[in-house]
Amino acid sequence: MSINPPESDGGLAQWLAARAGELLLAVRAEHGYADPAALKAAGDRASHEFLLAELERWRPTDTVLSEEDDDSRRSVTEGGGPTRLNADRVWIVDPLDGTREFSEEGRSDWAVHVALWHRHASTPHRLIAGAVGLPAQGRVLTTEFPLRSRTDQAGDGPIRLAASRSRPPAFLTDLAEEIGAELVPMGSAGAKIAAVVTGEVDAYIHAGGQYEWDSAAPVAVATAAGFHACRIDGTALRYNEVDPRLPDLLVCRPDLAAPLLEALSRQLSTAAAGTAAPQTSLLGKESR
Ligand SMILES: Nc1ncnc2c1ncn2[C@@H]1O[C@H](COP(=O)(O)O)[C@@H](OP(=O)(O)O)[C@H]1O
Ligand SMILES: [Mg+2]
Repeated sequence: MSINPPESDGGLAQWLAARAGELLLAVRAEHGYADPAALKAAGDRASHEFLLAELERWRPTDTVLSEEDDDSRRSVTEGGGPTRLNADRVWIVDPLDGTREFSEEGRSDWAVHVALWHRHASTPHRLIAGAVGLPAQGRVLTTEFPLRSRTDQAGDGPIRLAASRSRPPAFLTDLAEEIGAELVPMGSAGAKIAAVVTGEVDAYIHAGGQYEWDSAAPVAVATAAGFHACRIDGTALRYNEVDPRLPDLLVCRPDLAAPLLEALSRQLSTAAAGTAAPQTSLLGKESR
């Protein structure tokens, strides 16, 4: 890996995600897995400090919104983030997505997210560049070289639906049953969206809580590759908003967007009527 990053924003995102990934692999090797809390804290800190220092060095006039910033979870009304709301260019980064999986030996479903939001971009999400590093899988997905979405990625079997291992939406089991889909529990929003892009699964549905940094970079990569990404009610995903909470999303092959949104609409009506099943963890139900 070269000492200096490429000049383009997409190239910088890719370089940052790859370099932060190398750091995280080194942290894992150095700390081992005996103390998961210490390993998570060391990984979060190392990656965050690296990304902040390098963005300051290579893009000194840009603004950064990072999961690890103290005031990042607060909306402006609560006193957080006025700088980013007046900025034209905001890097939205999650230094370590899938922190839980990072601390579990042998797991590769954790990621580094680096995205660039631009006020004058023409898309509703306004993400103009991004990269998702999957260090333990030895790959970085990027908007620089998008993998193209192909409807022939559809297999003969049931739809494969990636879901959070620990906090899947309560309605997902019923939805999967309704459309005959198979749930694939996996950690990290970035790893799940990357699995959609590479065709390992057909879709990812999440609801119940998440922040902008959990999905900005993977959504940039997925939409650059022609995949569909939206809120679970079908509305657009928007970033660098006053409130950084972005609690739900659907990412899928374009041909699955309409049927999945219809199934979601039915499930959300059932949930609103108060007859839905309670949320249960999928931990221990996975095959990987
Ligand atoms: N209900 C919820 N509220 C807040 N954040 C959530 C959430 N469910 C998932 N997330 C966040 O979304 C990311 C992916 O979650 P999951 O692995 O369960 O799919 C994780 O990010 P971090 O690992 O960066 O904290 C997790 O914290
Ligand atoms: Mg995250």
